[in-house]
Amino acid sequence: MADADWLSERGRDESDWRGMTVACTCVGSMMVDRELFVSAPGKVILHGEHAVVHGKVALAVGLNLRTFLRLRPGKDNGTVEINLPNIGTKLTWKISDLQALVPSFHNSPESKPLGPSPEQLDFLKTFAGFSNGTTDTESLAVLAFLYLYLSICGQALPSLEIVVWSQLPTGAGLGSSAAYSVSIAAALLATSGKISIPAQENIRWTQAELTLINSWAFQGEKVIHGNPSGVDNAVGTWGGALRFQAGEINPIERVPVLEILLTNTCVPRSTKTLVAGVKDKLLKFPGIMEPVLSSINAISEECQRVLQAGVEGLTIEQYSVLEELIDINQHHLNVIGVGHPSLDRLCQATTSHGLHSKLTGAGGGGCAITLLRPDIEPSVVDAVKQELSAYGYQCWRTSIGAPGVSLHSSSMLPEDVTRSFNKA
Ligand SMILES: Nc1ncnc2c1ncn2[C@@H]1O[C@H](COP(=O)(O)OP(=O)(O)O)[C@@H](O)[C@H]1O
Ligand SMILES: C[C@@](O)(CCOP(=O)(O)O)CC(=O)O
Ligand SMILES: [Mg+2]
Repeated sequence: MADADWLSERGRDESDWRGMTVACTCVGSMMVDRELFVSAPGKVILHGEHAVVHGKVALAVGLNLRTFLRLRPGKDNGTVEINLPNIGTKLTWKISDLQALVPSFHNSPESKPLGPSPEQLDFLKTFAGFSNGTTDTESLAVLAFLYLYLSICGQALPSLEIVVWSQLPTGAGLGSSAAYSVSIAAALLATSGKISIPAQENIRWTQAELTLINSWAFQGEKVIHGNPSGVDNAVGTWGGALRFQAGEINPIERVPVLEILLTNTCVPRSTKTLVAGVKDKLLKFPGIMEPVLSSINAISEECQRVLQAGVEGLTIEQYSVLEELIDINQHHLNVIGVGHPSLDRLCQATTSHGLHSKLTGAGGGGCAITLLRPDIEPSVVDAVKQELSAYGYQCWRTSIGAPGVSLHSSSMLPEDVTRSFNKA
């Protein structure tokens, strides 16, 4: 896990992550002839995971761990290369071979992004040499890339070299799939002239451009998740804190500073499988499961109310309510079948120190959040961390809220990112 310190600082310093008024310099041509660096944040779901897939409210915030993408024009002008060092994948295709796929993918420039059809996915699997029912890390990442590349750039396939490297653990509940899809969508839209390339690092894309990035990233999430709600790609695009329900994205403009302990149980799991499991349960026991999802909805509503009432600083009573909501939701998430013994152990360990935790993201292992009150003794946090590390878990203290998708200049990239790009 990368050290998140630089980003915690950056997240705190960037007071503009909620304001998105921008002025951009547009590129006239269809292709850029220079490097582009794009990044998108991971996310933490405070409340509403899984329920949000079924139309309930989720509250989610950007995380100070990001996925970075470097795009360069291809060396020989005849190939596309995707290099994914986190998962040890590096693949190259000839543009002439990819060109044959274009008629099955390309949308007209005016049309809205469309989701991948089963036929298109089968087509891509055959092209990339993946077997049909495959759901492994590499094939999902490669299929999502190819889907976005062919759909966005279909008019004139550019020769490119792309490296994507992330500070996020993949498949741990922190929205790495969405950060991956958002950064690829933004880079491909920019390089094909469908959105501008802001002239300076501190200038953001317009709302219309962010909306386009988000809707393409959602299609990438569909390739990876099957049936995503869209909350993760919305946070990856806009950052900050969002209330999300049935595709409606409402930024929460002011949120009190919240400190959390983020813990990765390092138990691998697949969002796609867990989401499908909840759907099966809901179909099997609608009368039992629907009230649980409604209760999770009410938890999200109550949490939002408390956060907005405590914008200037949460009171002790408000912290107590937030802690109770965390406990109730963790029980609900167990009921809908997305708990795991590793998460039970984590909750027991933090409870024994008076702290409250819940899983975040799809569950089944992966990550959990533990709320830290501002007056907590550092010795308590150290003791909890020590206990969790003894289980083989990784934990780090961070604050929530981070900027959404961003363009960078090479000189402004953090050291760990530059190092990883140079090695790739
Ligand atoms: N940096 C990355 N490099 C390659 N693939 C990635 C990267 N980040 C995410 N992915 C893709 O996203 C998948 C993980 O998505 P998911 O199961 O939704 O977990 P989460 O979004 O919680 O990390 C991986 O299996 C992989 O296909
Ligand atoms: C379980 C869910 O609510 C969140 C999944 O997040 P992640 O992929 O585990 O980071 C699914 C979704 O909203 O699409
Ligand atoms: Mg995901």
